[in-house]
Amino acid sequence: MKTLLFSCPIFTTHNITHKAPAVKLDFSSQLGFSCFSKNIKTSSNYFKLRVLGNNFEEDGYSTFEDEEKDDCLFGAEKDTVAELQLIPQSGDFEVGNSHGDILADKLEASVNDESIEERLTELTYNIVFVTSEASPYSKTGGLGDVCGSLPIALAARGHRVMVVSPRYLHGDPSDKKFAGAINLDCGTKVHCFGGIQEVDFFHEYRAGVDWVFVDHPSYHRPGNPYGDMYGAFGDNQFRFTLLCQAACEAPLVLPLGGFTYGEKCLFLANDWHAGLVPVLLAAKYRPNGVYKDARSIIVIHNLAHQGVEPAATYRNLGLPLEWYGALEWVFPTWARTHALDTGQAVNILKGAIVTADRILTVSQGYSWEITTPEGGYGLNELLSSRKFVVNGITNGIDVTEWDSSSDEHIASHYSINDLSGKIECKIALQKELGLPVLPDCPMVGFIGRLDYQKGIDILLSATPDLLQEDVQFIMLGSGEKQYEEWMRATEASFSDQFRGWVGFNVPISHRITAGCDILLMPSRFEPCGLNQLYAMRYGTIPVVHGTGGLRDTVKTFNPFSEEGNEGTGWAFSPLTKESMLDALRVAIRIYKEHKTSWEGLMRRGMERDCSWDNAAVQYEQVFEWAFMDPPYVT
Ligand SMILES: Nc1ncnc2c1ncn2[C@@H]1O[C@H](COP(=O)(O)OP(=O)(O)O[C@H]2O[C@H](CO)[C@@H](O)[C@H](O)[C@H]2O)[C@@H](O)[C@H]1O
Repeated sequence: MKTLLFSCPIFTTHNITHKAPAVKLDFSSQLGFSCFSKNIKTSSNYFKLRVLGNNFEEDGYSTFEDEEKDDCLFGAEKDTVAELQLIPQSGDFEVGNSHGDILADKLEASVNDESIEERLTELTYNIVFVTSEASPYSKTGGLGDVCGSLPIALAARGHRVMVVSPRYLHGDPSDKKFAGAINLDCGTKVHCFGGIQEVDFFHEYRAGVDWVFVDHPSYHRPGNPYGDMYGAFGDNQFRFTLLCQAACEAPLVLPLGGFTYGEKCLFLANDWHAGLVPVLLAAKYRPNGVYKDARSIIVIHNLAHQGVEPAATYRNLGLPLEWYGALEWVFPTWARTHALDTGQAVNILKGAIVTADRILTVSQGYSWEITTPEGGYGLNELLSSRKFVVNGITNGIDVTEWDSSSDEHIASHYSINDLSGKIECKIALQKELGLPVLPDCPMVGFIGRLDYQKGIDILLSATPDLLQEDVQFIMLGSGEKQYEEWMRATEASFSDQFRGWVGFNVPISHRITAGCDILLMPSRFEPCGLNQLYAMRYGTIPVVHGTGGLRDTVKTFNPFSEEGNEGTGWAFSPLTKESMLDALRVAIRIYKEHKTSWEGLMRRGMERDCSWDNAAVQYEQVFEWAFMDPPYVT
């Protein structure tokens, strides 16, 4: 059985594997096409795909049968999929065992019905995640969630996966999370910041993944991974340079399970903290003949944070001087602080975008937004220039941690087959927070960082109006002091309706997600967003600003749709107090007056497949593309 890899300049695709006699193409997928199989082997074969005509089937799938033909036509009347050809090159086409009947069955099934086993890839990689946080060891937000669960999903699919992150010790009970990690006695020395820095590596093998923790005294201090009550740490550039330098050494020096990962590995560098990894491969290792077969992908979870520091700090990074241009960043005049400020800086995320083999974001919508002036944070033109290697893959979630039928944090368990426990969760939450116990009162929740990104200013201005309604409103979050103070003051003024929990508390976040009826996310921008996914899985209806990943994942409820009721929540736009309140009022009214519709909303959300399995298949496709091309910077 051969793999028929699909490469196309216009589309991003999944694997297309040819199991005779037909291939399924899914035009409804966000990625354009998605086809599946487990019969995958590497090959340099390419298919071209031509889509002509208008015999596109109503259910969104089109098939073709071509075994003998080398030019297969099938069609869909869809602007964007014209004039591609699917043509196996001679000698490259091979039909395996007779799977025709299986495939015929599959044609009836939807993408989500494919069993994981059938999608397991035979192409496996040595994958090295580099990240500043990985749950449960460290987490301040969604990055920790993703880097704590995607590696496990990829390992379960047969890849060898290592996650490299710092060994933070805060001198509090959270330090226990690292108790299972042992010192490998394989410390290494890295050259940066004007000297030799010694780091140690700790290791824990858990859930099929090598969790590697870089140890250095600069990771041992109170606070969180990035700062403390006085603000961000002043030496974060140093701390994350160490992380990147150490992560580049890890596959070469750590004999995990007896063997190193070796040079042919794939680095997944997450956000700016890991952004030096692709730069180091290009500037330090490859010129010395190391990592010539490795590839790197920069995964952008949030473009707003880029790791920008004064230009003079470039010398500290351990990079050759001639590579300065890769990180060079000049602030526009209006952003300079004084008349003599030349705006010269280094931007680590920019360096990663310039040198990585591929660029990934955490939703399709966001992958487009970052190429626009509004969403590009100054990097839009650079990202546009590399748009052929930019893809967006919507995050999955850890469906074991977030499972209302077994969640250890919530008062009562429930599932799509028996929703009765949800009201128990609501009552328990009202009791826990000292709110009047009113099972029928719609309860709105918010969980997240209290900052500009999350639209907290809109929320703040709308709250007095919202509390005119018969609702209870609960907020959990920490961040800017002014908003924390506002939460406390609002709780004092509306003690029967409002609770503001200041802090970071995972068990409470589960209880709010389970107990509330509505989850509010007025994010100004949202690369993906995880809370709306958790909410839907818990039968809690998201009301979100239609941006980025929120727009991709929340479908606005339409009671008048031709197919009958559809939608999983409300995605309002524009981001104004008025449009948010309108959406909330509609949601509250449906909750109170149309119980059947509300239950339909709950069920559709709970039925959504938001596991990592779908996303992992898409990641694998991007991995294949990364290795199909030579390194971007050799
Ligand atoms: N006070 C608190 N107590 C307990 N838990 C709290 C909390 N505040 C937040 N959380 C938790 O932190 C996570 C936040 O994840 P998000 O994806 O919503 O946002 P974040 O902006 O951090 O992530 C960035 O990266 C992720 C991952 O790619 C993208 O989804 C997102 O759009 C992007 O901004 C959730 O698990 C949430 O429950």
